[in-house]
Amino acid sequence: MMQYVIKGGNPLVGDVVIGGAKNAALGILAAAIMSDEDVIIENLPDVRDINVLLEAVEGIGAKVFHMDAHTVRINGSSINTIRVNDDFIKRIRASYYLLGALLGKYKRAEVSLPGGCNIGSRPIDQHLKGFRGLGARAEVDHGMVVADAAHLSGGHIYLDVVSVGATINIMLAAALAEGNTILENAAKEPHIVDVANMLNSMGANIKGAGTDIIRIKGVPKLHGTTYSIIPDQIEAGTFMFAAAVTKGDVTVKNVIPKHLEAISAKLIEMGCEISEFDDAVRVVCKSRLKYTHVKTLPYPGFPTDMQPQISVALSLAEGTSMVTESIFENRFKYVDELARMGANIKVESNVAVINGVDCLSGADVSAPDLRAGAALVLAGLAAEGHTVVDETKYILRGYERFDEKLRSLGALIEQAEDDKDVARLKLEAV
Ligand SMILES: CC(=O)N[C@H]1[C@@H](OP(=O)(O)OP(=O)(O)OC[C@H]2O[C@@H](n3ccc(=O)[nH]c3=O)[C@H](O)[C@@H]2O)O[C@H](CO)[C@@H](O)[C@@H]1O
Ligand SMILES: C=C(OP(=O)(O)O)C(=O)O
Repeated sequence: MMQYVIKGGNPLVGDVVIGGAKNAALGILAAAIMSDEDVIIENLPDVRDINVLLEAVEGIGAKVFHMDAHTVRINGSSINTIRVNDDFIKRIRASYYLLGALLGKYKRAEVSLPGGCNIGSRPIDQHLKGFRGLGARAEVDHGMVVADAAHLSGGHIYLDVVSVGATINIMLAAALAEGNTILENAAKEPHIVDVANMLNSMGANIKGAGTDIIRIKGVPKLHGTTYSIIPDQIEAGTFMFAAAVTKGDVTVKNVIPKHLEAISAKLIEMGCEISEFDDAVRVVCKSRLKYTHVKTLPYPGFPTDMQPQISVALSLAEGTSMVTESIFENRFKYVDELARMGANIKVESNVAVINGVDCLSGADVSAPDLRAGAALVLAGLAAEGHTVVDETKYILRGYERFDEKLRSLGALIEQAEDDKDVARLKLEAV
């Protein structure tokens, strides 16, 4: 089992370049199969979830040509089935985007229920409500989600919960429905805007993405395009917090600073200096972090996907902080692992009360999910001595060359294949 061996204590210093946004890329890949012409996608992150979705897209007959590590050409004209049911696709969340894409294009889709990180109950009722609002039948049958429509027509859909996935899925299907769709209480995340921009570049007519009312005028078909994915807000935020917990000085490059405002605001409250450039953000942190309170919220609020990373930073901050997780009920699973490193955190329902400690000490910990895994790596970088993080497969779902990028900033982190390797790396003082 792959593990990271980390020797903490080095301040991270230097520049790091951020890749394309995983959660935008997943919606964009699904959108790409809706055309029968070539779609070229640039700035695609080379991470596991993307590769699983690309394989699924190939599995239903679409042609995928890797032009380089971060560029693919997709052609959906050769799709020969609307049924997606393989073991890997079940494990990722974004498999559900194939529902909206296939339903829009072929008026029928059968996709196994999605997986993704085990961070809460994660229902898909709002996706189904949206498809029904477009005149489709949408049911769950023996672990498969089946959606079909003799005729897909525009509708007026109000989401009961602000859902990123449902917003993107409804945009995908409605792009090729007949007539106008109004989607109210839509999510406003940067990746919603990116998927809408990509669909529009294929000839769709979507207005209002980034606000809570999205208007979609259905078009008969979508054409080819070349589209470059926005930078990953969460990868960027993770490196910003890596700088903060190690008292470092890191310039995070190839970002959209506006997308990072909620993260930057918290780092400033915690005593870091932030400088914004056109497409970069510099984080300098010289003294001990200060406490703050955080509540995760849909965009433009503080992202739930950054909650574990800020909690690690607050576990080292002066004073008592409160972190409220309002999106996913099961996103504090890393707290027990962090306690092994000396953190003082008590979780009551959806609130973590964090009493900052002077230092963390290295320990063997296990990544329970993607962002919690990345957060435990940050804890290891800040801790005294060695930390071993196992279950790194979760981290690879969403971070490309995570250890390599950290090493380029001066972190002492290596991948170990097995326990013998861990022992060797510890002796070599990583
Ligand atoms: C692949 C992807 O992009 N994943 C992101 C996406 O997940 P995902 O799309 O699954 O998250 P949603 O925005 O849909 O979920 C938000 C909230 O709505 C609830 N809900 C959602 C759908 C539904 O039909 N019914 C319902 O009740 C969820 O349980 C959750 O409490 O947005 C989350 C919130 O920013 C991020 O943490 C994930 O990284
Ligand atoms: C929770 C995440 O992903 P997913 O929704 O795919 O599980 C994430 O990207 O942090």
